[in-house]
Amino acid sequence: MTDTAQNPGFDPLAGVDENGTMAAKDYDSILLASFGGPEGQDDVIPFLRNVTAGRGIPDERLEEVATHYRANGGISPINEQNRALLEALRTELAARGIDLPVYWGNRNWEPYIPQTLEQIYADGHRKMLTVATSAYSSYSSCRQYREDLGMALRSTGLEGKLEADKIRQYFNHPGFVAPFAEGLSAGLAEIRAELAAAGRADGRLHIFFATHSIPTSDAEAAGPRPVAAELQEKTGLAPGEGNGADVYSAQHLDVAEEILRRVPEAAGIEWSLVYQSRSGAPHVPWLEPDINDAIEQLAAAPAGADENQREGERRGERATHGEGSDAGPLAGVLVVPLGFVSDHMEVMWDLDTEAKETAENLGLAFRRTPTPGTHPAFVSGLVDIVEERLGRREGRAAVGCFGAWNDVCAPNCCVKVMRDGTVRPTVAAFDSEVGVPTR
Ligand SMILES: CC1=C(CCC(=O)O)c2cc3nc(cc4[nH]c(cc5[nH]c(cc1n2)c(C)c5CCC(=O)O)c(CCC(=O)O)c4C)C(CCC(=O)O)=C3C
Ligand SMILES: [Fe+2]
Repeated sequence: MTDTAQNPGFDPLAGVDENGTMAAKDYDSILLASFGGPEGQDDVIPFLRNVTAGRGIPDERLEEVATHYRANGGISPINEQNRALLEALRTELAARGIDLPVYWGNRNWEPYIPQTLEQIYADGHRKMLTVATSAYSSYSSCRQYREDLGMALRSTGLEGKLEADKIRQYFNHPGFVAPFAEGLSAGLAEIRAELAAAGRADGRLHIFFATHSIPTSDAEAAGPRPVAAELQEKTGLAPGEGNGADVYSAQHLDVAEEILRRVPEAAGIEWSLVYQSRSGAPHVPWLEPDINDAIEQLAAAPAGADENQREGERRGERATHGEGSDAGPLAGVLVVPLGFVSDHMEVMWDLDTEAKETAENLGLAFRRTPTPGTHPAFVSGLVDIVEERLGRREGRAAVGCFGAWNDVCAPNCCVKVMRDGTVRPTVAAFDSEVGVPTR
């Protein structure tokens, strides 16, 4: 299983059960791991090069994305949001009498994860637990953070010296879901008031649950394979069509359904899961539909007769759900950004700028509901998970159909083979510390 020869200091999998639940440990430090973003105009291009190194993202896409940052002074909102989250976590930990320092490190911009690990070690810490600002299972949202840690341990020489674990994916933790439910409830009241003021009180609404698109190959590799197989059996579908047959999409559908259960006012309103921020080359398939295409399609189609709807029926209501579509032409859209932890650039630009424009050009009312950010329920939920891992809390809270996700990933979970045919070293997996070709 694990090559402990490379990890002479400890066995990283000690106390892990077959479900990937890790026994409690006396962690001495916490790392808030995030994406990172530019802090000024001069940072924009170097940041984008960091993000896309070796990924085959076309130059035109990079130039396009650079304009989003340029329009905001070259500054990504994500860093301020992470500073706020860092403070909120420290405050909540202190309030619970947990005396653990919280550090911050990013994948793509300063402070970089390797330099933060060096600091953690220099400060005398040896058992670190990572909280990443990413809730779901996929290469970008789970495994890549584990690789960031695996590679940082290698490059800093801290492999076998600093124990680095990571909390489970928390998409279905009540603390992540609650702020979205609250936001949907408020957004619904607002958009209904807006429509009423415009004399369209009975106007038809559609709720778009929006997340980051990923290559369909990443979606197919996401999460433990047995779960994916089960889902395919349940839906009778091939994965990678944005239809819930891949683990990434299925997790989002599960969260969407849980949010709706918590917002009775939304009963009967049609809804769908849509994707945004596609960035690969055109010939590489990514999860669809894109939110802008979905808005245009719904606005153009006569109620109840659009492609999406018929597909939805064929697929057992996987594509479009709800009963509201008989109520005449579409009047407004609500966007719940359930794929994201904070209102960073992908939310500010792709939703608040682009999707809003798409909707308004079609005469539709538009509301985007908040991300968790530093909502007290979210911060408290993250600290609850930290307490689980410290052995200070009974049970592993989870809502929806999956149960609490694993602390330690299955072999090849969310695997990505690099262009040179290797997979990168990771932490927090049954096949951690492996940096050799697999295919
Ligand atoms: C699943 C997912 C999340 C959600 C989970 C999570 O939050 O982790 C996410 C978040 C984010 N994505 C972000 C920014 C970017 N993502 C890019 C590119 C890509 N994202 C991908 C996936 C995801 N990305 C993928 C498969 C690519 C292709 C290249 C690659 O495989 O890496 C690019 C390159 C240019 C472009 O093509 O857009 C940029 C600039 C920011 C920062 C925003 C800010 O600065 O405020 C955040 C939080
Ligand atoms: Fe994973």
